[in-house]
Amino acid sequence: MQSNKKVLITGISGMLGKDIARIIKKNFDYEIYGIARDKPNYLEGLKLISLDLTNFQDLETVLANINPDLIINSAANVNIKECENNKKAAFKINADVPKILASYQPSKTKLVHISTDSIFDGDKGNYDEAARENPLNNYAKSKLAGEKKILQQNKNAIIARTNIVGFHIPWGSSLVEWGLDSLKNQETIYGFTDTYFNPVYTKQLARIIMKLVENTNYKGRINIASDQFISKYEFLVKLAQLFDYNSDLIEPSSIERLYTNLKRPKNTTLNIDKLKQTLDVEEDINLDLGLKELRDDLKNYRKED
Ligand SMILES: NC(=O)C1=CN([C@@H]2O[C@H](COP(=O)(O)OP(=O)(O)OC[C@H]3O[C@@H](n4cnc5c(N)ncnc54)[C@H](OP(=O)(O)O)[C@@H]3O)[C@@H](O)[C@H]2O)C=CC1
Ligand SMILES: Cc1cn([C@H]2C[C@H](O)[C@@H](COP(=O)(O)OP(=O)(O)O[C@H]3O[C@@H](C)C(=O)[C@@H](O)[C@H]3O)O2)c(=O)[nH]c1=O
Repeated sequence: MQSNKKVLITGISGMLGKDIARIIKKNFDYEIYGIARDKPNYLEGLKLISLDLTNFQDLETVLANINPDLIINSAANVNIKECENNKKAAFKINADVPKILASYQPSKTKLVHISTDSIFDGDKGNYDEAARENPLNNYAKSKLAGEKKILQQNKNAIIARTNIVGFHIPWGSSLVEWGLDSLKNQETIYGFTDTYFNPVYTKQLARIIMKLVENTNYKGRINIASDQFISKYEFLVKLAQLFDYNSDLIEPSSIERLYTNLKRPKNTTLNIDKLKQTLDVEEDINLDLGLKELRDDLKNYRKED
């Protein structure tokens, strides 16, 4: 049977976009449209649009043609070095594209924009939705600009601030992918003991976003992260234990050992009280459950490979 509602997911080929599509296909009744420049083929029934989002006119045409009930903007340039080297390009995809998406607003259309914990300087941590932002690098500056442009255009949009862990299809180079590859190859790696976050597995985030959209009228910024504030060193040790790799390969280290010209925030932990007050999300904010799900998904993916 044809679904009545349509969702348009940007960044459909990305680490998060693929899981948003999978969760919606599994649990919700939407026709799923996805935009990316590459054409991923991991999900049957997906309607793919090959488009560079920074071609604004084409994007506006696509929006008008599809007329989605829900837009989830998961596209971004997350490469911190690239964003430093080409500020203009970073702002185009991370700030101007969100503005175009936000200006498409028939009354039925909901918009969810994915943002990041990187918009904070990381001096204090435990940031709530009202905390003062102070982005340290161009990636973070462009993401904060994206948030602002969205809210200027569309007061009903949801801005999901998060820090995700997951993997790509095909395999990529996220923190988890880098960590697992290094450990598998028995390489010694530095684990940052002075950098803190509370990451959430991409599928957990996807489920929380859909609960917010389907069960609430939430508007504005919301932190969506897990219940554990941990250092990146502790996270890598957890990963090694979960996958039975030798955690002695992870050498405790300060982030300055790798990044001498420090432009990365140290403690970007997000306060999730508001999320807990808004929804029942106990399982989806549980990092250990999320990592077990990630491990199982990875096993299945490798079987399929
Ligand atoms: N990864 C992380 O650690 C974190 C990510 N986030 C946020 O989560 C969101 C998803 O990130 P993640 O899934 O990791 O990112 P990925 O790099 O895995 O995916 C990014 C997606 O954006 C698409 N994209 C980029 N530029 C363009 C463009 N010009 N036109 C069309 N599509 C484009 C890519 O498609 P293609 O290249 O195929 O065109 C890809 O599908 C982002 O908003 C990011 O800021 C927040 C916190 C942490
Ligand atoms: C965490 C860590 C990373 N590294 C190296 C390898 C790793 O791929 C690289 C970058 O690490 P991270 O991915 O943690 O750092 P970073 O790129 O700063 O991660 C950020 O990404 C962007 C997209 C976001 O939005 C943020 O939320 C944030 O998670 O640094 C280490 O050598 N040791 C470590 O303990």
